[in-house]
Amino acid sequence: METAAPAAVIVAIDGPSGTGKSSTSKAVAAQLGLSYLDTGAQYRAITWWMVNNGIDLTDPTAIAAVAGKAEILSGTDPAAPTITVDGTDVAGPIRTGEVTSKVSAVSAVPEVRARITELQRSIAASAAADGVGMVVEGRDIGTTVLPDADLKIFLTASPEARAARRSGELKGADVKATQEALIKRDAADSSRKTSPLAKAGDAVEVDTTDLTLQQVIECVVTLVEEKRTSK
Ligand SMILES: Nc1ncnc2c1ncn2[C@@H]1O[C@H](COP(=O)(O)OP(=O)(O)OP(=O)(O)O)[C@@H](O)[C@H]1O
Ligand SMILES: Nc1ccn([C@H]2C[C@H](O)[C@@H](COP(=O)(O)O)O2)c(=O)n1
Repeated sequence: METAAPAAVIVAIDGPSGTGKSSTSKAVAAQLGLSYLDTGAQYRAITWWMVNNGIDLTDPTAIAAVAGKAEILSGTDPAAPTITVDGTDVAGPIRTGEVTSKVSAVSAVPEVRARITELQRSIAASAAADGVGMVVEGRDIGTTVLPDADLKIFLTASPEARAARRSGELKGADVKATQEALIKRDAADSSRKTSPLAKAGDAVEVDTTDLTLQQVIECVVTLVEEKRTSK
């Protein structure tokens, strides 16, 4: 007798910066054979394009006017996620301090969000239609982009833990300055009018402050497997 393939499952993982969304999402997707979408990388990519094209990022009208210009493509293999803008690999350039400090201003503009949200929904719909399923991580996935996701997870961690993780990653960066920058970005992302960073009412909250990355991954894998079994 043939065993039925597991049903496609769509998982939304949201939370503030440095809570472990990317690391957890990639590992869970790889372990369970799902695709993976980093929606922050898409907002970073459009911000990179705007910086490169000299757009005035203090002017929301100027940002809105060019929101549809760049072609952004996301590769969704969790072992080797990719991001290109008009055919150029921007995986490195989108992680610079300049893009990080400007991405909240760009991603707050409703025309940018409408355009990127449409792109995200179509990528997730393809993964579901192919029977593969996907882990989608960001800030507004459970609330706005995919409100019907099978499972929603909201990761949190203390600002101290998040800053220590980021400083470790940035090799020797000042922890206090890193924490201030992170709090500032979260405040901007949480207070914008259009689909702010927020926990969906039906999301499972996981506080990762005192958990190792491996423990968080195991926790999320268990939640996804339970959801798959009950589908
Ligand atoms: N539970 C954990 N314990 C220790 N370190 C962790 C944990 N989770 C993630 N990290 C580390 O913290 C850093 C930030 O993690 P990650 O990039 O996954 O966070 P994020 O929520 O996606 O951040 P951002 O939204 O800013 O992209 C990485 O170096 C990662 O290895
Ligand atoms: N769904 C999303 C994902 C990301 N953003 C914005 C806000 C973040 O500060 C920025 C970069 O995200 P990161 O790469 O740090 O995860 O992109 C958003 O508004 N909505």
